Amino acid sequence: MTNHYLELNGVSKTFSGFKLDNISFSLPKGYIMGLVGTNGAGKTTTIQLILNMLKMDCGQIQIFGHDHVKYENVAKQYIGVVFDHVFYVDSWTVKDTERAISSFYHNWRHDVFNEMLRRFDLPLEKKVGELSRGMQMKLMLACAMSHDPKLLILDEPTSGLDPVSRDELLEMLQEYIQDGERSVLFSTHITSDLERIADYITFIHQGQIVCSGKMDDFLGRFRLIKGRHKELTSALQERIIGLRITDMGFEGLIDIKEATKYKHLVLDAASIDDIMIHIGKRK
Ligand SMILES: Nc1ncnc2c1ncn2[C@@H]1O[C@H](COP(=O)(O)OP(=O)(O)OP(=O)(O)O)[C@@H](O)[C@H]1O
Repeated sequence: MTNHYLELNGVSKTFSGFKLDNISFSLPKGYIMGLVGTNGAGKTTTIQLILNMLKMDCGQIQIFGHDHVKYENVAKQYIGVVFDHVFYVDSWTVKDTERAISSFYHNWRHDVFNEMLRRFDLPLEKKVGELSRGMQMKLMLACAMSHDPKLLILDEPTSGLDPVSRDELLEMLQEYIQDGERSVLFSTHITSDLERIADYITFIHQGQIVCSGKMDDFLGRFRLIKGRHKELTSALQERIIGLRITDMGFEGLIDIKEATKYKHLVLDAASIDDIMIHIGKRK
């Protein structure tokens, strides 16, 4: 099998008022990639295109080295998916849900499912409609991980989870990729989760890729620069991304290559949020 579990090349999709434009990135096996971007950036659309729930206008998507449409039925056996909303039948119990979902997979692991229920404290006899939102997310995660998938695609899986369950999930994901044979694509707005577990990051802004690559390279690419009003020269102003001027002074993002010229100013490490906020202000 290929070393890249997921590869997108020049993928585009147009809706009225929105274009996902020329998206390319790849996810190597054995790693976790975070997919970030503000509301409406195109993350869910990208995931739906990967899963062939939407048809792209142009481009190529390969899953496990094969065309994602031609290989769809085989690929589904090796992919676990979680969306930010539950699509199971409300009147089913957790047990019924397992029975129904497991019938689609050759590789279903009842022991893994039970272990997930135990870790997440989910009762077997409770109906889906009676579960809280967080508990429904946990049930989806248990179903997504119980057929031994090679690739997990998670669209905001931590939305609705309390901090303890989020922590548990992050730990599970780290355990899941430990043997180097599995990968995770994980869209979220909780970027601190990604700083903790993601090796790669893809940042989409207004339908376009801002950058995609190793997390350390992404975080190392910029610095947060701060200073007093009189220190903001016009040359510096031109170099700052997402300049914010307050009563106290100014703040913005600067490319690491430019930052060395401004060592006399405050240069701090930028978080994923800092980068997203300032690039978002650039428009
Ligand atoms: N089926 C559709 N028909 C028309 N427009 C759509 C459709 N699906 C998504 N869009 C539009 O595409 C854009 C991107 O939406 P998408 O759900 O991919 O964003 P997102 O990054 O996942 O956002 P969020 O963080 O809010 O979940 C939005 O403007 C949305 O209204």
